[in-house]
Amino acid sequence: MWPQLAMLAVQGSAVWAVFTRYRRSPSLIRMPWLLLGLAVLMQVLWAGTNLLATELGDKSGYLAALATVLSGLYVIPCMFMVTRSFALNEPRAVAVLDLVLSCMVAVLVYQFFTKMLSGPLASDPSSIYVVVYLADAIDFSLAIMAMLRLFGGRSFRWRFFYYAASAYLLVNATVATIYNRIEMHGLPWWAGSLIDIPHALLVVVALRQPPRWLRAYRPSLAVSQTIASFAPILLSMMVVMLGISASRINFVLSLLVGCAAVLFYGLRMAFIQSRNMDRQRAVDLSTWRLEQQVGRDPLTGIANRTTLDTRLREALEEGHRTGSHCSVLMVDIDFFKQYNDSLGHIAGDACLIQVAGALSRSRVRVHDLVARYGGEEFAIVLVDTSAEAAQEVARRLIDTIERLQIAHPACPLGRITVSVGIATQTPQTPMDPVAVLDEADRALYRAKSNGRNRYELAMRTAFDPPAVLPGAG
Ligand SMILES: Nc1nc2c(ncn2[C@@H]2O[C@H](COP(=O)(O)OP(=O)(O)OP(=O)(O)O)[C@@H](O)[C@H]2O)c(=O)[nH]1
Repeated sequence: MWPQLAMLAVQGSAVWAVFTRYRRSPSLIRMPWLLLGLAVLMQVLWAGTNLLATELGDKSGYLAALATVLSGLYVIPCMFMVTRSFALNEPRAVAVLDLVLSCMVAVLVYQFFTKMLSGPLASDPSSIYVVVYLADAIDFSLAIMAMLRLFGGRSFRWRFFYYAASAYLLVNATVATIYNRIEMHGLPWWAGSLIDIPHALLVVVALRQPPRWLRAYRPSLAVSQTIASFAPILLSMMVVMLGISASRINFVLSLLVGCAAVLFYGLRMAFIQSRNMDRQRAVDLSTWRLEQQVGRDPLTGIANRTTLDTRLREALEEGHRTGSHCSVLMVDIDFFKQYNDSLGHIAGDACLIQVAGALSRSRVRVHDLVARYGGEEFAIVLVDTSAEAAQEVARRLIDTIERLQIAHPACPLGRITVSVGIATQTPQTPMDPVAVLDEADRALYRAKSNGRNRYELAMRTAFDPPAVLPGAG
């Protein structure tokens, strides 16, 4: 009895060491330590139940059954901690599916062990070998998965956890393999102390400073993300593997769990994909909003100089490619300095907003662009528009602004008016944006000199042969 009590004490220390590490860890990494603690606790309870069964003489077989249940329960936290991706943004449903799959592993292990070790199959001498091999396969699979996670740990704390878990699981698997082989031929007196080794090791690993190589080792982001995304499939694989192993015992159950494993994995991916799509949509929307803000003038809300430069270049290139005209109107509020001086800058801002709104509303087509060029000056890009059509637009704009009836005490007309300069790129005279704006600006200057509240064509545009209008000739 004393060796068993000593074993329980060592196992109890391992539980204590793991929970100590759990308390010291930041909240993000606590979950896996808790799972490891629960797994070791199951081992303690399993060993304690076995001890009780030996001491009390378990005639009813309840304690033996409880020990088998506990060995099955041990698998749940183990599977959970080595196969979860522990991603922060993972949907809750995914954690539920993983838990259900881990429970399925435990149920299958329990079913398999009880069926093989009791009832008609128990009399078959090969049954014990099958059980032992399956137990070894499960133990080593857990250890290998933990090692895989160790090499994909995204931060030092995660690597440290998987380092402790893989050390424990690997030594546990090795010890269990040796122990089970010895047990088949009768246990020598020292065999019990083998079981202490993984737990004693866990106490040391969990409480001591981690080795230096663990700090030095840093996997790339791609490696750690790939391993974290890959790990969950191992859970489904384990269920399928156990299902195949149990197919001789219960074919229908094996088939069902195999299908469930594949289905659950598919569902899991669907949940994650849907969450990612939601996030992508949100990112796209905020990018679009940001782009809108960057390209907008904060006072008037219409396009700013940046947008104008881009769109004007595109419109001129498009016009050159398709052999169509492209016109630019430069619109400037008359005597705006006097307006500001007499009514103040706040009234000036309100006037700019009103004029910008009126220009935007009266633009010809959706492809056209109204932008604030700077100060009280606006630029309008009219795609596929000849000089004649641009003059018509200019006439209409001047009329529209006049009809706004914005009172201007320091202006001869008594209300706000605008002057317009027009420049046009024809198919015969391709121009760059700077040249078009410069020509439109010169034309605007002439409109101002010739009395304001009017438009003028750029010299080059005026002397170009008139474009053939539809229906003309
Ligand atoms: N309120 C306000 N005023 C502005 C803004 N941007 C430029 N201005 C003013 O617009 C005025 C432009 O004056 P000028 O360039 O002399 O032109 P103008 O008085 O309109 O004279 P003409 O163009 O020759 O008819 C200046 O007084 C600027 O301070 C703005 O965002 N808000």
